[in-house]
Amino acid sequence: MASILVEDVSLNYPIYDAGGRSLKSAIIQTVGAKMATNSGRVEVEALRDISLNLKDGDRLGIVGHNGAGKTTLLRVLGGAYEPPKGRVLIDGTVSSLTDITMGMDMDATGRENVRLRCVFLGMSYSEAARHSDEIAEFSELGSFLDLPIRTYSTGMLVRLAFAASTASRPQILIMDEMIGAGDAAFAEKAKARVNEYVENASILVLASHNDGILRTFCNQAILLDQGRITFAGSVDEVLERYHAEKGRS
Ligand SMILES: Nc1ncnc2c1ncn2[C@@H]1O[C@H](COP(=O)(O)OP(=O)(O)OP(=O)(O)O)[C@@H](O)[C@H]1O
Repeated sequence: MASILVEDVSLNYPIYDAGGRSLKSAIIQTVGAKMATNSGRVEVEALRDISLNLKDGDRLGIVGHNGAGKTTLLRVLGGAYEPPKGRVLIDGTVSSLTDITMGMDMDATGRENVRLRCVFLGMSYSEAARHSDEIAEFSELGSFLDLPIRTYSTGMLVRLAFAASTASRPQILIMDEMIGAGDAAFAEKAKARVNEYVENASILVLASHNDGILRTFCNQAILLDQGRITFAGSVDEVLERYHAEKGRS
């Protein structure tokens, strides 16, 4: 049984060089979040009083305009950010498909990075070794796998990171928009792998600007605005509210 419990989570980003009034007002005008000051330091309020309770079978879509806090919430759920306020209790293995190239070692080879990534995703060394052949084959990088990844093009790096990041079978899957991984043929293959990956997960949390993707994969949704959950309901209800509000702004 997998579960996610989020209670009253708030998270601010400090802006260390926002001393000047002009920068402060520029930020206020451009970000989709509220600003705060803490001991004289400017902060962006990325998440405010977020609570969620997800169980097996829940497939949550996160909807919101640019800067609403979607990626920040995914990073909190994926464990990349520890929220300074509130708590997050996660039961089950988690895999995050956001920031898939994060933590890769540019001087290590493709093969070495595959093993590193597998261990980073929670596999033991023997499991990582078992998966690495399949990942290498899926990436179609051939002899490049034995070269340091600093020699790769961006597309090659994404292929490798995608193949490695989707090799495990997590109970909880945290994702943003589908990853555009390489050329058309590889993108088709990647799409099929993502579908299988999503189907196997007990809980999915997916942030997307794409209505079709949200309708296909999710069975409930929340609307984020300036870091707060302003509405929760079925995917159709949340999308209707989101588009109505967008039309008014
Ligand atoms: N490292 C950072 N430092 C300061 N502010 C940040 C940082 N990362 C994000 N923010 C701010 O936090 C707020 C939430 O950002 P976040 O990336 O979570 O939004 P989002 O909903 O994912 O946006 P998008 O749809 O554009 O990807 C925004 O106002 C953004 O400007």
